Amino acid sequence: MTSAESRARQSVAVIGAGAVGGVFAWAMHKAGHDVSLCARTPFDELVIQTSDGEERVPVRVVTDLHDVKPVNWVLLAVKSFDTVGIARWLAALCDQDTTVVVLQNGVDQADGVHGLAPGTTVLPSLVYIQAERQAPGRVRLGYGNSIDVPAGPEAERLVRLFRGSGMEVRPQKDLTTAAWRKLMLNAAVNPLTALTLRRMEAMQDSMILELAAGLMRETLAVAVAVGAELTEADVEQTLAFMGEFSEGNGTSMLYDRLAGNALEWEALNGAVVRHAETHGIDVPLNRAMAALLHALSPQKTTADGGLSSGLV
Ligand SMILES: NC(=O)C1=CN([C@@H]2O[C@H](COP(=O)(O)OP(=O)(O)OC[C@H]3O[C@@H](n4cnc5c(N)ncnc54)[C@H](OP(=O)(O)O)[C@@H]3O)[C@@H](O)[C@H]2O)C=CC1
Ligand SMILES: CC(C)(CO)C(=O)C(=O)O
Repeated sequence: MTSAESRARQSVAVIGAGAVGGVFAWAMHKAGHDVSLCARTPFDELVIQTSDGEERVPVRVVTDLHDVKPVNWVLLAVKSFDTVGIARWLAALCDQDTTVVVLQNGVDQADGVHGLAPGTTVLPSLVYIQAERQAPGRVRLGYGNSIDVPAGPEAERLVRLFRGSGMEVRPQKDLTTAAWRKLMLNAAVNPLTALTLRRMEAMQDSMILELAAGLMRETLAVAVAVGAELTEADVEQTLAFMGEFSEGNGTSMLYDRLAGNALEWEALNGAVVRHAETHGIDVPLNRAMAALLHALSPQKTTADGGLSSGLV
């Protein structure tokens, strides 16, 4: 980033006006940028609810591709199964100077985006917030205010972009380890809340907690095989971190199940199974989660037209 860029108000488009998109559009507005929130379902005004109350956020809500032009930054905040569906937004918003930050769970989140935004820089990220879209344009932020991104010049630009936003950007020298650490959490709490239709209080049930620990240990074995530097201590830390969630907080997958939406299992337990198969590791608990979530999920196809990697 040049010194001129660090002073300038940047143009930022957030694709996906859901929980994460709403919170990040709010953050970008607080940082003083020119924000367009690209939505599928129209609404008049973005409203963010936190423990401090409600804030009306005067960002531009756009539903028509013809109302946008290339921007400095795209923050991509749709569910992973909807990524292919935003190709036309990316074509309208990106040129060779655009950086796309992928705000999605999983370990392969940037992979599908390179082909949709050729010539742009694509940065994966790990989002540490808990947020719920309560209605179109209306988001409740439970907790959290940080994202991890791979260390490097783009991360430094992003740190500057987020100055004043209330959100901390944490450059990671080893994003593989950071991503698998977060996947240990998501491969456990997302399916277990979605399947039990319970919020985080479900984790106080000792049998559910045991299942969560089992899912995490399987994920750890695969993580180590792919080169992540994680150990049993990380499982213990993740279990302890889970204990800090307040009872009212859910997960993005629980909210999708409650809304009758597709479930993001392929990017979570599906990713554990796919990578486990590559390394010849048995992950029966993750396979079971993937099969159950697949069976519950309204049919969604992947980018290549398939439904799964032979899980069912
Ligand atoms: N919620 C959370 O606390 C966290 C979520 N994550 C991850 O962040 C990512 C986003 O999740 P989250 O924000 O919860 O998801 P949401 O379902 O709340 O939001 C996704 C949004 O994308 C919109 N969308 C889908 N397709 C399009 C399209 N073609 N054009 C425009 N908008 C579109 C949806 O529109 P519509 O309103 O029409 O459905 C919806 O508003 C996921 O990968 C999730 O795992 C990570 C950390 C925390
Ligand atoms: C579990 C949680 C809230 C952690 O940030 C998450 O990633 C999700 O809901 O998908």
